[in-house]
Amino acid sequence: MDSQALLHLLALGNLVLAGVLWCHAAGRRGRGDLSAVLAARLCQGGAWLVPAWLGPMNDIVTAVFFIALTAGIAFEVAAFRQLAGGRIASRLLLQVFAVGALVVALAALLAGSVALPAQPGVLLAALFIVAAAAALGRGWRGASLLRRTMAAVNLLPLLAVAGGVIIRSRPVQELLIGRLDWASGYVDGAVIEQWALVAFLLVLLVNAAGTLLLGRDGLQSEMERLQVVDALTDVPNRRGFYQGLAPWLALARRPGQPTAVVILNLDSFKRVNDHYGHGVGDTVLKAIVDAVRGQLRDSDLMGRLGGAEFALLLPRTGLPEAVVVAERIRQAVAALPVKAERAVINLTASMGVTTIRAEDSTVSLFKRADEALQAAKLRGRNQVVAAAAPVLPDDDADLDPPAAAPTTVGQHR
Ligand SMILES: Nc1nc2c(ncn2[C@@H]2O[C@H](COP(=O)(O)OP(=O)(O)OP(=O)(O)O)[C@@H](O)[C@H]2O)c(=O)[nH]1
Repeated sequence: MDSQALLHLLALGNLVLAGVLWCHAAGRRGRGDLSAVLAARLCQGGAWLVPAWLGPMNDIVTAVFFIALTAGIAFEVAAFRQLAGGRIASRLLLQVFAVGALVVALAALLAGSVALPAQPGVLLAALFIVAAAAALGRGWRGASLLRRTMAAVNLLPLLAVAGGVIIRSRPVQELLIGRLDWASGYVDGAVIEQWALVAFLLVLLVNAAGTLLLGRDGLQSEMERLQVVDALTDVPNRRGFYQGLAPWLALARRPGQPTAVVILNLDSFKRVNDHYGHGVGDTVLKAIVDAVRGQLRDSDLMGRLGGAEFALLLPRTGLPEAVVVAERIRQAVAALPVKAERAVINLTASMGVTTIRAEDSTVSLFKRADEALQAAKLRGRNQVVAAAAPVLPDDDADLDPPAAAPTTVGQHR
């Protein structure tokens, strides 16, 4: 296949893919996810059309080709970073692209030969190809085989172009003449150029299929994550918290260090929603979760049971220590001014504290913690209440006398 046919294929392939993506995105709400890929295909398709239609290029056309091609690869970098779970860093990409495009355009204006705009053009495109491969290879060890393969394939055009430059260099040509005549059919400059176009075609195919597969993988892992994580506050949801709690319930059947559980409920949270709207309510919830997490150890677990109710798991913590932690959290929440659009909101929290007992199920554990929480609410809110100690057999009664009712530990109005 000659170069002209390859150029047409590249242009057509990119534009057809852009059309398919556009049809897929039209009328869907999640179009934002596809817009970078769509822009990448459009720019690259447009870029390949230039040499395909115009044939031998002059300086200005060479510059337009490289700028459009690099813009396409830059959009691809953004799409790959998104797929690999990174931030898009669009400002940096834009700055590098703008400076590079300016240099290419200036070179085109000053050019006495096509080579002048082509040199910075190749460099700019090469820089973005490396950035695309790096975006795909992000977190190499943890990256899937598909992402690693895509990263390697994306470097192929660069290798082909670099190979062409090396082979056309005088020392290599001198070395080849007379010695490796059999290889001249393969290492001729025009042939290398064709290989570079074939490499771009390969990249187009691999990226088109790979992007769709990676997008599907990303969606699937996000759905799996949302089964156990609360989307608003990013802490485990009820299901996720129960999963984290399960091994500690099992461990409680063996003698050893105790594990505490705290249920925290924000006081009169409904009023925040009613006065300021759900958006502000959400902001308050997130700020309070951050504040509470700041008071916990790395080994502790916080989960959202629903609405304004949260649970804390404090491994290797007895009741008195858990009450101290809860009291510290109560004070931190009460002292936290949450800045919303129209107001600074101060909230308080009530908490019920207990430890896991050998005979506990999830139901009995939460029932006890919830009773302590309700006692805190009844006693005026903004309080920490510890659940009553277990009733011990008569022999042990004098060692640890049971409390008749939940014990108020902190009371602050
Ligand atoms: N903004 C926001 N509000 C929520 C969300 N989930 C539940 N809510 C609201 O949170 C409020 C929870 O109120 P409750 O815990 O029942 O009662 P409260 O007003 O906090 O009063 P007490 O618990 O008795 O102190 C309700 O108004 C829910 O509509 C959410 O994700 N975001």
